[in-house]
Amino acid sequence: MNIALLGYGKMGKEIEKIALQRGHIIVLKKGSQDSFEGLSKADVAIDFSIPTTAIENITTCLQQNIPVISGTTGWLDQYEQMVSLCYEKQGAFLYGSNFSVGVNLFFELNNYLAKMMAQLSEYRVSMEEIHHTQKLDAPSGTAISLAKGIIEHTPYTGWTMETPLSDQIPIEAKRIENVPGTHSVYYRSEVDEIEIKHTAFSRQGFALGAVIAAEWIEHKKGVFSMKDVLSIGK
Ligand SMILES: NC(=O)C1=CN([C@@H]2O[C@H](COP(=O)(O)OP(=O)(O)OC[C@H]3O[C@@H](n4cnc5c(N)ncnc54)[C@H](OP(=O)(O)O)[C@@H]3O)[C@@H](O)[C@H]2O)C=CC1
Ligand SMILES: O=C(O)C1=N[C@H](C(=O)O)C[C@H](O)C1
Repeated sequence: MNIALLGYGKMGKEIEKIALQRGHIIVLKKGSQDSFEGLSKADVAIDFSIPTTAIENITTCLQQNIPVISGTTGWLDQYEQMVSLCYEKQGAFLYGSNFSVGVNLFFELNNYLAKMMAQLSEYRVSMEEIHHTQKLDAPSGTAISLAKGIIEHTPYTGWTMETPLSDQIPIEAKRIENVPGTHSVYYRSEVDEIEIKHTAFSRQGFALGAVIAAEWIEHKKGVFSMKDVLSIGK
């Protein structure tokens, strides 16, 4: 399969390694100074760039009828626009805040726990995410996905990084050198605390998941998520 890498930073380079190991060909490695030359040869494009660029990358792919997966975080206020464009162009588009198999299992665990905690008003939820110091967005896309899972299944109505109202989930974002990504969800009462936690040891899991998603989407049409790729929770 011919793959275009839109974004050739920490993730782009990790994805390249795994894609080559799995027998794929990289036809474009696009950084901020590069054009889209080569994109037309791609069977699939993988966007891991920066929040302000993801929209341009996804739009260009959909307009050229190239299936596109995006792992870039921090641009989700425009997600619905990309979904509409995908349907209009009858293309293929998949966004994932986190492509690792472990985190996608963790999303399901988070939903299951939230359902159990929904009626237990003596417990208050909070979240923490820790990432490397180069990360541009906060909270992480994964933390936002976890918060959405909790909101869907409990009386909480939103999340905040400030002092929370009673129906808001507080999220603390810490930035520590070289941390690939750690997410914790806590339910605390007067007498005890339940904690679930996912720790990435490297970027390898994110990159492998992205290549698996690219292989999966190649001949499909529609808007998808990692749940479709991994058939988790279905
Ligand atoms: N969903 C997931 O599983 C994961 C998501 N992420 C997300 O992926 C994104 C990238 O992360 P990471 O690789 O660590 O970041 P990096 O900062 O290492 O890389 C970002 C890359 O984007 C490039 N870029 C900037 N502008 C453009 C442009 N106009 N067109 C194409 N590329 C451009 C930069 O190019 P240049 O070098 O020229 O400046 C750079 O190579 C982030 O949003 C991060 O949150 C990260 C890990 C996992
Ligand atoms: O920027 C990162 O590095 C990561 N970003 C994603 C996010 O925002 O959730 C996924 C992962 O945690 C690493």
